Amino acid sequence: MEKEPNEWGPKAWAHLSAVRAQSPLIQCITNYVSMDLVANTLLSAGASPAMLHTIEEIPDFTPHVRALYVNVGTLSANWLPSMKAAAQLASQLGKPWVLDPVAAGASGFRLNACLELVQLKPTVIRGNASEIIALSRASVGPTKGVDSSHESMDAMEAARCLAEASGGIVAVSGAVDIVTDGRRVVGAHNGVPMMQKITATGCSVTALIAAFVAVDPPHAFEATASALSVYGIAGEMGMSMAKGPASLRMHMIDCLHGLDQAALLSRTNITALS
Ligand SMILES: Nc1ncnc2c1ncn2[C@@H]1O[C@H](COP(=O)(O)OP(=O)(O)O)[C@@H](O)[C@H]1O
Ligand SMILES: Cc1ncsc1CCOP(=O)(O)O
Ligand SMILES: [Mg+2]
Repeated sequence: MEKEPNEWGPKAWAHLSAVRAQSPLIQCITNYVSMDLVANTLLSAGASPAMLHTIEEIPDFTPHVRALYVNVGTLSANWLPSMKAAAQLASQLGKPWVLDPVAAGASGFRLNACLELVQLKPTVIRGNASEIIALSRASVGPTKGVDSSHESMDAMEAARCLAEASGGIVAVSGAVDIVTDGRRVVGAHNGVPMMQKITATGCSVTALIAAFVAVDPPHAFEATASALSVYGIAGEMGMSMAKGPASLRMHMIDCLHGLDQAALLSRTNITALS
């Protein structure tokens, strides 16, 4: 799609600059697979990650964070109460919290857990197309597990419905990253297909969304689109040096850390989709 000059480049730069300047503390209750890449992604963007998930620590720790990130990737029954307690406390304290419903439709247990978390009013939900469709329809179904069997554009209506029902922002990642508040819909057209071949890039971009929303809670829609575009740009720049998924992972972290204003302004590609 042809890129039009618009206000999104400066917005994305303002969000990234604020994360670098403020280094917001982000509590991450995330899956075992993703912990390393999520923490390194947040650090390279300038945020401060902390992987604290024991329920006993939530009353002391969660009040001090700027945002909470909850990811159900390696869900088990004994983690769910921590996720709910932290989400409830974050909401009570007016702090943004972001949900990644990994493999939402893979089992009844996982789907119910995700639906219960949605009841706690996440500021943003980010999933791939299959996850957002499963959550929006509240259906367990044939699934490729953590990977998507749909294109992001197939999930636009599901995303809009979920945003209306939850009262939050919904983002669908893919070739085009879709962001909606139920009314407005934009697409971020950055990124490269090889990003799907690195485990936890989805988890990491959701964490980046939490960091961007942490520095601009009143504009969660804009912060979400900015984070998706910035992560995609790190992927594009990293890809020019990468030999495959393993080196792309390394170069993406470096590129996110070094991303400057000129590169960001020339590459940000976010357009209205409705
Ligand atoms: N075909 C694609 N082209 C460009 N970027 C992509 C493509 N597929 C995924 N991405 C990017 O990869 C990251 C992870 O997205 P995705 O693979 O959809 O998440 P998940 O790992 O949750 O399934 C996102 O930043 C997304 O924009
Ligand atoms: C492979 C896997 N299994 C459970 S969680 C997980 C990581 C998924 O990460 P992402 O959804 O970001 O690809
Ligand atoms: Mg993935």
